Amino acid sequence: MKCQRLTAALAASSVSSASRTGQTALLCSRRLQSQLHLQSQPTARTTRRHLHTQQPRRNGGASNPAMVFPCLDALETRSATLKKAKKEAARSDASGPEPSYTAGATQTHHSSEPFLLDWGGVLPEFDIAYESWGAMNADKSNVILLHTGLSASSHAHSTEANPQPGWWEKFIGPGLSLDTDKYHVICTNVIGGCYGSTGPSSVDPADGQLYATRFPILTMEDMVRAQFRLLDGLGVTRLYASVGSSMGGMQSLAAGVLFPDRVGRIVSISGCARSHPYSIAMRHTQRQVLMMDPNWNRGFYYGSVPPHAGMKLAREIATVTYRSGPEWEQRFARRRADPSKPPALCPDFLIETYLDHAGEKFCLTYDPNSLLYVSKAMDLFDLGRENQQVAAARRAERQSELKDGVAAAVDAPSCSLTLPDEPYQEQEGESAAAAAAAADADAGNLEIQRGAKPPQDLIDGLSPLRDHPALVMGVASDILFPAWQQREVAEALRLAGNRNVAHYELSEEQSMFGHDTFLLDVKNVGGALKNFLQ
Ligand SMILES: N[C@@H](CCO)C(=O)O
Repeated sequence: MKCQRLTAALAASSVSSASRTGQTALLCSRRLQSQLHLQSQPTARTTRRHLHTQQPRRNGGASNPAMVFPCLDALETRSATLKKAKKEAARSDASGPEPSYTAGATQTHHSSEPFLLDWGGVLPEFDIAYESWGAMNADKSNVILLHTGLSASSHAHSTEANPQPGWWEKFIGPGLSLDTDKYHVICTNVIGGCYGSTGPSSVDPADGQLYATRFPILTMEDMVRAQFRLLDGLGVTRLYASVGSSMGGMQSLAAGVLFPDRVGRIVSISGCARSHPYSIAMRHTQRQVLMMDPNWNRGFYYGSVPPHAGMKLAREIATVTYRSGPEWEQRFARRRADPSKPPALCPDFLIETYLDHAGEKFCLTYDPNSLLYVSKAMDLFDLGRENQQVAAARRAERQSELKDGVAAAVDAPSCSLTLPDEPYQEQEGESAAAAAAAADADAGNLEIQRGAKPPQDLIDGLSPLRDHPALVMGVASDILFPAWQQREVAEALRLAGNRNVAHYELSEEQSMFGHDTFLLDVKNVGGALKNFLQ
């Protein structure tokens, strides 16, 4: 089941219509809740429960009435609605596969050669979904590969087949940053994703069942190798440029490191060369929240109610990391949705209704297992030389194990991590040590701010890019991929011998949109990109 199938389930409920209206978060949230209550037809049991939860409980001698929780009621109603929609779908097509919904029309490259992944897993075959804009020239030398952020599909720009605006609609086109008068721009959905490329919601050809969490662990490098299989299929031997933001900024660097002879230029916007602990921590919390949703069912939720509540909360956490405090100060300040009402434990402040809305929009449009795999791949990202060498050795070993054929893949190493016998213990003096370490780290970050040397391991790891013109951009208000990470990339490239590195950092005055600036700032981000590519 693809993520679009979740959307179809949603379409059967009233949620999607509410989410698609583009109204304010508050209106959407309220309309959503009222629609859910008015239009859904819960069973007698859920009706009873709702009557019970909707009314303040006036339990005899209590001093005050119990709170009501319309936000939780809405989640319960959605579960009931989805369950009902699934049952109806099952009745109408009890034996056939679920219909294939897509984010729109995409092209698909099918690779029938087995695909070995960095951590030992194998895909016996895979699809990669892609879209493209602008004409490819005769010698195929004008191709730009555009890499996506975590949750985007290949639909970066509208196409004839899918006129919906894409996620970089204003950056791609004749005369724009990615100038389609000059370049042929290709964007793919990553493997592990859910917009047409093979991922956990795809069928494992070995047994005809959906992969779910039998899908192997992925890396950024795996995603990039899959993209180059597509380029092979298209006969593109060398890219004019590899361009990406956020996770795409990671991939853009990885493409150059893995295939230095096949990439002309590198653009990495709000990306990094290795994930740092804060970003790993933020993605960890999203995964944990999602996995704690009982509907996640260890990944085997396809065909039943998806873990929409966990997804919603995960997206709310993610949204906190994508934007910035200054933006919200200006946009929402301390305003409440309805100051005439008493405070509520459900969304109440405008910022809460905004997060609620962000969660609503996402929770049934993206496959939860894809979120787990793709975000884990981001955590694992490290272009340091040591990590590259260890990965290469592991691949070589696995390759030789697999010489006997793909069937051996079932013996692929699987995770045997156990929790430590003892819970994490704080050591005596740890606070002092931590403070000292933090001071050292701060000093290290300050050094990077001052242009001092990044770790030698990273300089060595990026050395395959020493001859590639590179554009590295960061945003001061980004808390997820902070600006010091792009400084680190730019400096490591220079120290690796690259004399053609352009580094820009947008100040808080230039952009307060945090990490998501790359999606919004056509003038600064798009302008620098256009200049660089000319
Ligand atoms: N908002 C972006 C940021 C991460 O790239 C996304 O969800 O993909």
